[in-house]
Amino acid sequence: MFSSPWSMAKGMQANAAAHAAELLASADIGFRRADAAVPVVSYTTHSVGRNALGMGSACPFETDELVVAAAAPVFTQAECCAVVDEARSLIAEGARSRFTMTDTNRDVAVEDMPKTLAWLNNGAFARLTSLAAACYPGVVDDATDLWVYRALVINYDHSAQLTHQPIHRDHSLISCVVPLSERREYSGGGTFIEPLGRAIALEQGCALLHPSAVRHAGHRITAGERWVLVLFLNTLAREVTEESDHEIWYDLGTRAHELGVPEEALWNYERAEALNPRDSLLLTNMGVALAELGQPRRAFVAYRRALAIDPYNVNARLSAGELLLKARRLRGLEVLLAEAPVESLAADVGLQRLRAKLAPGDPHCIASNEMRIRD
Ligand SMILES: O=C(O)CCC(=O)C(=O)O
Ligand SMILES: [Fe+2]
Repeated sequence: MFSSPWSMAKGMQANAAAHAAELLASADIGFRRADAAVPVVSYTTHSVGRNALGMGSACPFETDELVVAAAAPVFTQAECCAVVDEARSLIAEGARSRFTMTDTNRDVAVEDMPKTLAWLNNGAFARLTSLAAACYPGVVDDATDLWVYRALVINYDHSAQLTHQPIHRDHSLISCVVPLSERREYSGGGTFIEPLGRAIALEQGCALLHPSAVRHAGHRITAGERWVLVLFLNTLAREVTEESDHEIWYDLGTRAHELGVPEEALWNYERAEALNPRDSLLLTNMGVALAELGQPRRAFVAYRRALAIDPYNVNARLSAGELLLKARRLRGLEVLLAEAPVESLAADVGLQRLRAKLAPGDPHCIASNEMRIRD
């Protein structure tokens, strides 16, 4: 049955909303995107055919060389052991992720592993995202675009009959599996890739990347213990180019703002910002909402960011100036006004009024409450 265009549009909006919320949730639970790309290790690829993904015309992958195996370790032995040590002690204390529902292995969420999380955020993640950007150029524009939807450390333990993971697809764009155990610590194992009809078992620290939509499994181990780090990755690129998704949140934000509900406005603005952090007007509105919510410092930062993107943004300059005036930071106000492009200062009475307050002996040092919302 075909859906009507109306319900299709609604569905797309709901998707965009869910996607933006997941991106925020990723940052909330502690994952950071890579700061910059780093050099990548050599790798080999395996062809699986895009039709195996079941993504139809929405498939963003442009070649069939979609399963990628690093030919050298991305993580050192010491790094792998440190991750296993942290996971092992947490699992011994009873920690379990709430993410997978299978009882054929044990796992712990990386967000519950402070040392591993910090290690990933401080450069280890960039090694994986740089590899992904090199392997999937049509999908990942830049190593800094990838974000972690979820990450787990998984333990397969033959003596406890925790030997495998059934065939499945993951709920992300690209999945990344890094064996943390040495190859000699277990028999069998590896990641079974259904369209290849076989499992790929890499050496310790070597990453295996594949589209999350490829059907795959944690292949059965027949002896020993196998630990892996699994990351489910999505990319920003789609959101940033989908200007309409950003506009949806922006419009919902301004509507709430005009109705006098700044908390809700800010909630929506933050979602718009997650999709496009370089919208000067949006940042100004965020500043206004923050100021209304009694957070002048954060408001000031938002105005400053808005001005860094667009120095001609008069509302941002005026609102920032009013905050400075209220806090009696007249030197700061002077700098702010001195930085204004001459034309914008000449054309705006509000800015001129602010400048007049800097005049020596001016008794009026009380800011106006006027803050402008752009619709
Ligand atoms: O153990 C593996 O190699 C695969 C793990 C996996 O597919 C998953 O955790 O989603
Ligand atoms: Fe998986």
